[in-house]
Amino acid sequence: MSTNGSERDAPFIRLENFSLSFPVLHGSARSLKKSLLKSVKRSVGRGMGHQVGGAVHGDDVLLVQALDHVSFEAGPGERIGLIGHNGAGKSTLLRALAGIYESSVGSLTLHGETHALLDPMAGMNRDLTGRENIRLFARYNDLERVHAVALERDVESFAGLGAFIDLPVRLYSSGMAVRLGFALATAPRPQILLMDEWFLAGDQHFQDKAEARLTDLVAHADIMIVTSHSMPILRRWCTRILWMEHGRVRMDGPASIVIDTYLDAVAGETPAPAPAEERTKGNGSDGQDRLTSS
Ligand SMILES: Nc1ncnc2c1ncn2[C@@H]1O[C@H](COP(=O)(O)OP(=O)(O)OP(=O)(O)O)[C@@H](O)[C@H]1O
Repeated sequence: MSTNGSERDAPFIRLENFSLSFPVLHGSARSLKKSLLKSVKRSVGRGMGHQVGGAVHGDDVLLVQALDHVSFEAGPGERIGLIGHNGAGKSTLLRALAGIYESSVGSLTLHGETHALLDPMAGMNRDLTGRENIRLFARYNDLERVHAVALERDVESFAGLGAFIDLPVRLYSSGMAVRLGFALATAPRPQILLMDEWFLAGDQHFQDKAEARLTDLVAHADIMIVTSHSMPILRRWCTRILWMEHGRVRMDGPASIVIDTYLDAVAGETPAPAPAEERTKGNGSDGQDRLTSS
């Protein structure tokens, strides 16, 4: 794997046959492993509604295959949404791109300053006040005084917490904590922006404000990758969708086409594209359906 975040020229992401599995049980728990394998086997073939999790395999060590030979490239201007069933591998893929998970199987080349919005409370000290957390963030990011003051004003005004900004974060409701975490996390202006769907939390008024701020953030980012179960949001935000299924990219193409195909498959109205091994004429040797937007 190679990453490079030091230069401000055209960013890109290239993932080639990237695989990642989590060891979850060892040989001493064979009976539990067998029952888990049995239940996974039972669920396979029941249709989209029952699909959950990555493939499970292994003898002495039970492995959950979270990502299975994932390949794609992304360049400037691309706003990519990740969709798929629970456990399809969307969050794992985001975390791999963020450098949280590494793998020796396949390769990841990522060029550009990257910022990941994965957890609204990341780096937040709950015993400190909102304002103290903002100052901590500024110090951690080595901001000059003038920028630190601007950050504090910006985050305080955006979060709209009133007097709560000077109370400890542990007293905040989850929505209030998200407001502060979101305001802080969206302060940097990265070239590559990775977002988990938590940013959609909060009341409708906050979502509208959040969307306006994200629009600005995205306008500054060259590449955005977001995971969400909200199709309206993905239709609005994304130009391209990767449909993940059991750790693989099932379909990759323009947002409206992939979302429509996915929804049809979920509803069982039309058959989903056949897996690679069932196709006689595939679009690629790696089992991915690719569509072009032109
Ligand atoms: N830390 C972990 N340890 C063990 N297994 C994990 C871990 N993280 C993820 N997995 C497994 O990897 C697979 C993919 O999980 P992931 O969280 O990427 O799915 P997802 O598509 O984001 O799902 P959801 O839509 O439910 O958030 C799942 O089978 C999950 O159980």
